[in-house]
Amino acid sequence: MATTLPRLRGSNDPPTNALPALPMPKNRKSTGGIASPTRTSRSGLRAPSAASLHGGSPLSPAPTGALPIPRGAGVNSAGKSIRKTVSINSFPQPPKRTGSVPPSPLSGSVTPARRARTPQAISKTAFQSGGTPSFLNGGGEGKSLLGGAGTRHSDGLISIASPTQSRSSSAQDSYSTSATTYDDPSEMNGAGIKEKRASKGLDGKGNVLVSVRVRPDAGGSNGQTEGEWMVDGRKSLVAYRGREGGDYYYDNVFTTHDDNSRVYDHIAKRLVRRVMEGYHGTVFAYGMTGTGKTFSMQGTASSPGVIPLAITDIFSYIRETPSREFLLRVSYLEIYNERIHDLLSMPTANATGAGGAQEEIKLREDSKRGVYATPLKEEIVQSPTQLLRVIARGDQARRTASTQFNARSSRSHAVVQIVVESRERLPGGSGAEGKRSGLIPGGVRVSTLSLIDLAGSEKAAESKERRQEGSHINKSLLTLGTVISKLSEHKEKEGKGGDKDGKHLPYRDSKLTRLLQGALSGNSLVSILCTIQTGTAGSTASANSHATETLNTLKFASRAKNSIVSHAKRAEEALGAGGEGGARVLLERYRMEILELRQQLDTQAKSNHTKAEEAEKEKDAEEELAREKEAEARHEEQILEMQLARTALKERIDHLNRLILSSKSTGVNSNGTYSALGIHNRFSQTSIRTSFTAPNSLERTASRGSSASTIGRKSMGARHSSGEEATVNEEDSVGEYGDGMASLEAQNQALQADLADKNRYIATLEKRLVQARRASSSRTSAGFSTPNKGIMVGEDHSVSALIKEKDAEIAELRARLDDKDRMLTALRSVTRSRDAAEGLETQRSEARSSLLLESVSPPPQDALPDPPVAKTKRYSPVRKRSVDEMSKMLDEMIQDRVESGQLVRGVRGSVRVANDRKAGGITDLSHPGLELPRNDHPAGDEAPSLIREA
Ligand SMILES: Nc1ncnc2c1ncn2[C@@H]1O[C@H](COP(=O)(O)OP(=O)(O)OP(=O)(O)O)[C@@H](O)[C@H]1O
Repeated sequence: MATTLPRLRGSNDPPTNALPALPMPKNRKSTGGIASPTRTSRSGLRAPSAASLHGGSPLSPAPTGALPIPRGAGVNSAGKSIRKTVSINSFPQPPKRTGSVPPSPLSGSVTPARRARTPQAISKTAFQSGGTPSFLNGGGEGKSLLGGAGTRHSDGLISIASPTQSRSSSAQDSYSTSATTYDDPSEMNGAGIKEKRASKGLDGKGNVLVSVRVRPDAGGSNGQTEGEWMVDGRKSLVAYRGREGGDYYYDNVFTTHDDNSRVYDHIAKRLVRRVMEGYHGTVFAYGMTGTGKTFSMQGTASSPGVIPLAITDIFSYIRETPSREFLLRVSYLEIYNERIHDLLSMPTANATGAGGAQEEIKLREDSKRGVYATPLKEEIVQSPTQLLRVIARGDQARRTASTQFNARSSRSHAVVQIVVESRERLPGGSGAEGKRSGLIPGGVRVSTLSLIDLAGSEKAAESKERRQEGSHINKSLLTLGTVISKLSEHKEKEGKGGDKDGKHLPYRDSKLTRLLQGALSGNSLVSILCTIQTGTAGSTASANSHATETLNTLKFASRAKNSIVSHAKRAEEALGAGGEGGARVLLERYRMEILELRQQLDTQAKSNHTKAEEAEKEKDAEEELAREKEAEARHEEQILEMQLARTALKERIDHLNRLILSSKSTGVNSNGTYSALGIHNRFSQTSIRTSFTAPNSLERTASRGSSASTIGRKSMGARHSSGEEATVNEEDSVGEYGDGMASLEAQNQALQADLADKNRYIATLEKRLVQARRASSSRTSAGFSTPNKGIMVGEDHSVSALIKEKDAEIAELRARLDDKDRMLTALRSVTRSRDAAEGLETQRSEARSSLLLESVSPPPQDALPDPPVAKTKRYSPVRKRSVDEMSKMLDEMIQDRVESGQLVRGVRGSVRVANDRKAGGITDLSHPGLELPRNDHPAGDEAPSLIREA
């Protein structure tokens, strides 16, 4: 099929220019079949004979005899000239409008302005508007389309500015092409026509307009009289004085001087308005090839035709109707060789000019939509410029070729369909509120404006391709004529117009009639423009041929006028999107979509809200978790502290136990009966008592080392009573030399070890205390830094209690250290005293020895007896005395301290550091009264190191 449907359009893409060029008649590319008109043989084609021209031509399918002549119409030859019976005034009346909108010209009342307009003036106007139509000067009629908004390009094309403006009326011309203000052009049809208006409009005939336009002859005749032809625009009359001649009256007859604007105003303007109001409307141009169908429908840049002017008025109407909102979609198809092609989705032409394959478009019928082509691309348009661009694109894709009578002949029937959807806006507003709520009152009204440029009938053609095209064209036009004839027959029989179901009419015989079924059967307002050419501009044969064709066209027009009965009604408003018809209503579909989207938005907003709440909850839960973790950490800290405290207490217990053992090991002899400290009973007692100020400790020590304590006392008693045994026993525990020095040193060492232990313990406690304080402070700061979280008063209280307890413990231990220090001091003093005593004894021995060497006389009685060697280790009385002295000194010293309040004597004779002294901390150890002067210490004395450790 592609090979038989050559495409010579360069591209189907939309124009890239800023503004589209108005369609130019015959600016389409040739199909390439025939490059130039051929006037040679027509053999092989069905050439209409005289008989066929009379009644059997493609345009006059029925023989003359068989052709029913409607009542009221006539042919001049038989005194039955075809009479115009209806006028455009019968179109449905527009709704009454207030304000600036003038009364409807269809109301029948004639305004003074109209009365003042004379046929002569109109004729003059028509004449002035003919000739060379000028887009800018409007032919002096003030009918310039676009009011100068168009821009003429160097190539002669014009760009139409958007928004399109309505054409304005002028002083000379009382009719206006404005979408809202217009006079009735049909008044210009003359008084004879007016007389007939009274009888029409009731049977629906008024919904059908048939007009004839005479194309100017190439020879330049004025078109008023051309041989046997007489055209009277004022009377809407075409008269032929030749064979089968007669007077043909129509709704409108346009002379060669009438321009496109005037033609549009009279044949389509009102119809377009009705379409905007909800009626279906069809305008089609019918006529022999080259007579001006395309010129009338498309026009030129300087003289736009019906299609661009209709587009102008559509948008003007929309602009001037704020009470409704509109949606426009457009499709463009052609019927070529009985196949339908979508001109808006034509595949890109390949190099050979042949178009690519396109999905076959079929005609379907729907109760709501009627007959429609599918699948067909529809484009939604929002401006006249956009709509013109779309149509210009379709025009470029349309097939044309050169024929005998037209260098750029349309080889297909082209159908532009503009679907108008409209819906009432909310009263008193822009509809914004309604749009927001999605509740628009009323339904959507859908109407269709079909603008059809039929292919021209052609008798014969040389090329096979042209002949094939012509055959299809003629066949479809013949079918159209047949349908119209049968419509007339049917009407005659049934007494009513049309065969709405089409059962008895051959609509299906051609795609064209099938597509026009709705319009022909009365569902639509119809306006038919038949184009003729009266001038011969050639040979007599040519003139005869023309006359025949023209007569056929006139007869077709007459039959159409008398056969087609329209019962067009305003389209029902579709509510909802149910059914195919409803689903096609884009306004409704969009409204539903908007509603749906709005619901989605709401749902999203809700879900966002829920998400936010969930996030909030999650955050709360996280915070709660963090708080719990914090509390857990605190709890762990507390447990740790407790463990530390427990460990500290355990260590203390161990330490105390060790102390006890240490006392045993140092103070108890091998058989466990004597304490080394028992030797210095007083010191021992004191030391024991002062070492363990806590009664428990003392008692415990006493109980565990009962032998030591009791032995201590016992040894003291024994020393005084029996002495010897005690002395022997004492020697076991007084050191290796049995002089008591070892015992003192051992005690010293043991005490120092104890001191070291205690210092370590204190250090441990202090370390833990620091840790506990740190933890406490961090917790407190955390407690303060976290608002509304509260401070763990109970916990802090327990910690502070623990700290206090530890402080007290430390203080106590320090007090014990003090005691130990004092013990050490005392022991050292004792050591020094002993050393001093031993020095004295040595001197005495030496003196005695010298005496013995000088005289072997017995030693004097007052002299001290020499102690036996074995007894050299015994305590001498001097030593004993010195120890006693030292003990006495120590007691005195302690007594001094007690008196001065530095020490407190216990019930059982023990002493301890006064509380205020304890609180003084370790520095109190350096009290002059208790501190051992360093210079007095022998080398290796531990006292300074003890102070340092402390
Ligand atoms: N009323 C008119 N005034 C001036 N020129 C006209 C008029 N009518 C037609 N023409 C010119 O006549 C030529 C043929 O017109 P047009 O192509 O419109 O005829 P047609 O009926 O469409 O032919 P076809 O059926 O072959 O397509 C064009 O060049 C066009 O400009």
